[in-house]
Amino acid sequence: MSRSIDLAVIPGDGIGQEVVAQGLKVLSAVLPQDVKLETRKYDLGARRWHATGETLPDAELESLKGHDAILLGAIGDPSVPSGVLERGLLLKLRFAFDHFINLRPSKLFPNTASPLAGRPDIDFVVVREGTEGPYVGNGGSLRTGTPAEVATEVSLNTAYGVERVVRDAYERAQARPRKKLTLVHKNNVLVHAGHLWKRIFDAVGQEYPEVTTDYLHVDAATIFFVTQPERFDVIVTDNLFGDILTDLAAAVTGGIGLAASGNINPTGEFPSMFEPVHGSAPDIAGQGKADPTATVLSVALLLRHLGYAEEAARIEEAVAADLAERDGTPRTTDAIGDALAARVSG
Ligand SMILES: NC(=O)C1=CN([C@@H]2O[C@H](COP(=O)(O)OP(=O)(O)OC[C@H]3O[C@@H](n4cnc5c(N)ncnc54)[C@H](O)[C@@H]3O)[C@@H](O)[C@H]2O)C=CC1
Ligand SMILES: CC(C)CC(=O)C(=O)O
Ligand SMILES: [Mg+2]
Repeated sequence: MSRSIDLAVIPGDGIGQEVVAQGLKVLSAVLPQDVKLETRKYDLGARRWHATGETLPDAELESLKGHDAILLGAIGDPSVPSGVLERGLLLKLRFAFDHFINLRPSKLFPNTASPLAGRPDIDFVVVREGTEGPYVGNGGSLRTGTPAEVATEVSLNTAYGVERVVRDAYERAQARPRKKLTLVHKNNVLVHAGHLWKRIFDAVGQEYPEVTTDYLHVDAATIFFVTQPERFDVIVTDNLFGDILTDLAAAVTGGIGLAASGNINPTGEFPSMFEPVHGSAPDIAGQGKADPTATVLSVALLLRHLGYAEEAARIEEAVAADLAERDGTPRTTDAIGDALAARVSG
């Protein structure tokens, strides 16, 4: 039986364009001959906004729905007012396609420039809620631009939304050897949202007696990300805390250029979207300096999501082997992509 992948590609802005090219290179190299890969590129991001004023028109949103998955580079550019593309394109996609699981694995690969190099194996996954929290746009400002301005950004937390992400995190913890799940929030201060999360976390936990649980306030969690990251297995947390913690996780496990993510709609109703954790990095864009490894590892998550576990593992092995040989000599984005493509095909 012939197989096929119908992939939407949104390179986006800045280094997004550069790293997605490498992700596609490795994807083409790893797929067996009998898998037909079809890609359609969507011109969305700063260039499009400047040309037409559009961020994500309905027709394109509708068309994106029809693909098996989406590969995204990064969104955001200094030439566009902050938030226009991040909210109007990136978050619009995550919300419209109900990407309530924002999956961000963190692993300390050997030989990476980590402040934790030489420590026991660090291998944890952050399950970040992706459709609620303070990112929903539930706010506004009064007397904008005056000394009397008042601004709000109210975090939205529904029992439905919290339960589904917590349940997913328990399932993931149950399936891993250590079977440990940590809830991270700030329920000593955010007593409304925080207690909702804790109550649901405890109630759902009754159904998973094999999973060991603990709770950390987010400020304390940042300490342990640096001093004792091996204590973590699966972490579940809200949209904002998860965003911040996963940049920190990337920094302590080898760098932001290695951190992959998946915006997952587990029901399959909508396509899931895979992207590096990092942004468009305007400070290095166009210079061939961006590390495409995060995007390549996001392609591995994409393949595993679509049922290509063997190919996903080949990519992860290729990345581990490539990292093991790095000696600090700078390599271009293209050179890293070429090396990974060669490893997965040979
Ligand atoms: N998912 C997305 O599309 C995201 C978009 N953004 C947007 O990206 C823009 C820039 O945001 P920043 O806060 O600067 O975060 P950023 O992640 O783009 O960059 C932070 C730092 O990490 C470095 N970096 C990032 N990716 C790298 C890579 N692959 N290889 C080597 N170095 C890398 C950058 O050079 C920079 O010094 C903003 O418009 C922001 O809103 C930020 C985060 C995620
Ligand atoms: C730009 C934000 C909306 C996204 C972000 O920083 C992230 O998902 O890590
Ligand atoms: Mg982020």
